[in-house]
Amino acid sequence: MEKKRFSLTDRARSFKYAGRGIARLISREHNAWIHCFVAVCVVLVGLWLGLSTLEWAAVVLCIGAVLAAEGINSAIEALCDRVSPGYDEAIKHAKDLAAGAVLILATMSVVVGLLIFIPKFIALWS
Ligand SMILES: Nc1ncnc2c1ncn2[C@@H]1O[C@H](COP(=O)(O)OP(=O)(O)OP(=O)(O)O)[C@@H](O)[C@H]1O
Repeated sequence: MEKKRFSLTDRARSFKYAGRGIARLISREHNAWIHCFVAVCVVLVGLWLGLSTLEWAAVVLCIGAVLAAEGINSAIEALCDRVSPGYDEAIKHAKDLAAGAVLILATMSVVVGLLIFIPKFIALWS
């Protein structure tokens, strides 16, 4: 394969494509809407409760990780649907694995959220 020369224009174009992917994820994917809604709620509650820098880092990482996983899941789904529109056992496994990966990250994010927010709520109401 021929090695391409480094080009700032090509890199800028890659950013443009990636931005288009993020815009598509947020505008078209229903699961991403749910993730965004939850993310906005968590950020608002975090602002209200006054999270520390480390707590914000964990929250931001969780939000980004779940949304990124949702993007990869959507990409896999779209590819699967194009490659094999009919029933296919391998497609079923691929889609289930991708969805499972999102669920793992979302569950871990909920656990991180509970670890951060529960002590703050307890302190608030005690
Ligand atoms: N072509 C297929 N062959 C076999 N099983 C499939 C196929 N398409 C979907 N499935 C099964 O149905 C499940 C749901 O697939 P689908 O593409 O509807 O994903 P979804 O997560 O419901 O998508 P959406 O993001 O559109 O809500 C998959 O996890 C898989 O088990």
